[in-house]
Amino acid sequence: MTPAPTLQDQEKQLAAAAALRWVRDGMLLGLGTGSTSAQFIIQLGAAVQNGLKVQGTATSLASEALARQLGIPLLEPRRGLRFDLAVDGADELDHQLRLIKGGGGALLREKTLETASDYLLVIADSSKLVPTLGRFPLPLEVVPFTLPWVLDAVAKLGGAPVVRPAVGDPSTPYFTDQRNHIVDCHFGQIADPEQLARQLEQIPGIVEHGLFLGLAKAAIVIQGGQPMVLKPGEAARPASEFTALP
Ligand SMILES: O=C[C@H](O)[C@H](O)[C@H](O)COP(=O)(O)O
Repeated sequence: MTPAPTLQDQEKQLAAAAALRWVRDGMLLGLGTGSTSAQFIIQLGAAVQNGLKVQGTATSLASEALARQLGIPLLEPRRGLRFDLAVDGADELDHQLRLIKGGGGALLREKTLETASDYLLVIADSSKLVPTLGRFPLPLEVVPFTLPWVLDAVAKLGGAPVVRPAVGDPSTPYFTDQRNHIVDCHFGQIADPEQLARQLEQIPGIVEHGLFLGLAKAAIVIQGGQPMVLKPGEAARPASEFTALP
């Protein structure tokens, strides 16, 4: 028997449905990764079955498999490919729409496609919005050979690094879609995400970090049971007030 959806599942479905209202025929889409993005891909798949004409590229092998199974036309990476819209979840977001991502290990492909998108729309349940980033451990994607030195360097920055174990097997490390490892860092509250990002970008072996800064144009976050649109520096407004991308 399928378990009944939790309140959090329902919020994810609601945020995904609100995002889908702004998808138009002809759009090229970046498809995110994680449980919230999966809700969006499932609803997008249903819309495609009903005649919506879009194409997309997925940010992980898991999302690609889901999109393919639902009949969403997929585009291979190629030079010059840009997306009208990327829709993705986040592990945390603050009111400036700075994000922590990578809880599902997909940060590298996510940051790549979302940097190549004209518009990144974040979709999130109510638990994801925080006053200050850092409660969620910050993921880093790390080349396996470089791991010991990356751990030393991150420890020096105060990040209390932990190599992520494989799902269901704590004795082996997790591997990303690129066959790299993930290091989860515990910095505590991140007072200056931009400065931390610059410091991490100096460490050889870190392929990408999970701080997504200045990328998200808007977020749909469920607040009081309603999808609300957040934009940096603006008061939250009900998603129903917008007829197109906010
Ligand atoms: O690597 C995974 C991604 O960054 C996800 O977008 C993030 O972990 C949020 O996932 P979920 O929607 O399952 O909370």
